[in-house]
Amino acid sequence: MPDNTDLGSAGYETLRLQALADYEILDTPKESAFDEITEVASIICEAPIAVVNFIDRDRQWFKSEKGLGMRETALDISICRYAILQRGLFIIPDTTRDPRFANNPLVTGDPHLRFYAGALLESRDGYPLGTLCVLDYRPRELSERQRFALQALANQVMAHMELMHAHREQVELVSQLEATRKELSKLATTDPLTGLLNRRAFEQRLDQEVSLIKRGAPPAALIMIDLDHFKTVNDTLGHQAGDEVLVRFSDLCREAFRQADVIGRWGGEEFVVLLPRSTVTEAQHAAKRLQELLTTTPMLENISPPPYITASAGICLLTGSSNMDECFKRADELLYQAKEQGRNRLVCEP
Ligand SMILES: Nc1nc2c(ncn2[C@@H]2O[C@H](COP(=O)(O)OP(=O)(O)OP(=O)(O)O)[C@@H](O)[C@H]2O)c(=O)[nH]1
Repeated sequence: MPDNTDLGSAGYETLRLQALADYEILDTPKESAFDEITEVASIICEAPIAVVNFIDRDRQWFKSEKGLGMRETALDISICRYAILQRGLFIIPDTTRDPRFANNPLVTGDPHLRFYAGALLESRDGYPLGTLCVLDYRPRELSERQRFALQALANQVMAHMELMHAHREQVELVSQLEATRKELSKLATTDPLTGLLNRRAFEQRLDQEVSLIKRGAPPAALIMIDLDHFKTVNDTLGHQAGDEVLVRFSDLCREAFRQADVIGRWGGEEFVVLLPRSTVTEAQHAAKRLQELLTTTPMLENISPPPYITASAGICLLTGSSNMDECFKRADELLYQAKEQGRNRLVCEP
């Protein structure tokens, strides 16, 4: 037992109850591992009653009991609460001869307990949590071998509880690791400003799509988009405002394209969209939807006059004979043509 605390004090009792709570054993269902231990304790000690008992704040609660027929009693009639005040075994050969228990209703009435022997269940930090105890209807003693066995079985109760505790901690750790892995994977694939896929993740997704098309999936479309005169936004409104515009533009992309479409930030003010199972004409319609949203949506709030932007795009088809680098190159060339032709336009692969 921890020796720097005053046994029986409120502070010590709080720590003891905390130690008990850490095992998360109270009010759990019956378990065969504990029931087998009470059965063996009863057999070895030749006692009709055996109990794995924990002393809670205001009750004693039985994880396992043989021959008693109840799961808990009030604390003030508990014999075990005395047992946890000392180390080792606590033995009352005849309860009627002990002034602490002679008037106990469990002694004077049903089940008329006359003999008690309890071995301490001690937490890993040395806090007394309860007992493994055996009881009888007649006054008696335990032999030396029975005493040894009772304490050994009590140690097994605690060893099992430690294993259960370690198992719970392991499960918790594994779930934390899984959450961290997911978070890291999200960080590794996401553009921090816009929340869209970053360039590397988009390339991987496009590579997968090309493989699927090679194995017979329908062709897909690729759109490369570049905001027009974005430098002016930064120069006139500041870099922070430029960032907000990029975020707003990303939201409009999410609105304009289908759930199944994959949107990525290619870098700076350049974006890419993969439209699985789509033709160039379908991609063109989606890109037009985006352009319409841009004409009706001010890119920043509380600024007069409200700032609007336009975007240019190149659109090409991904087929089974496509090579990823060539696809990006083609889309980029089409985008360049859109810029050359005066911006705010879409140029599609013929
Ligand atoms: N605020 C902000 N600006 C960025 C970011 N990435 C790139 N830029 C800016 O985007 C601007 C791109 O400028 P340019 O390449 O000249 O292109 P543009 O002004 O959009 O002109 P065109 O593409 O020819 O229509 C530069 O001013 C970059 O600093 C970013 O993450 N945040």
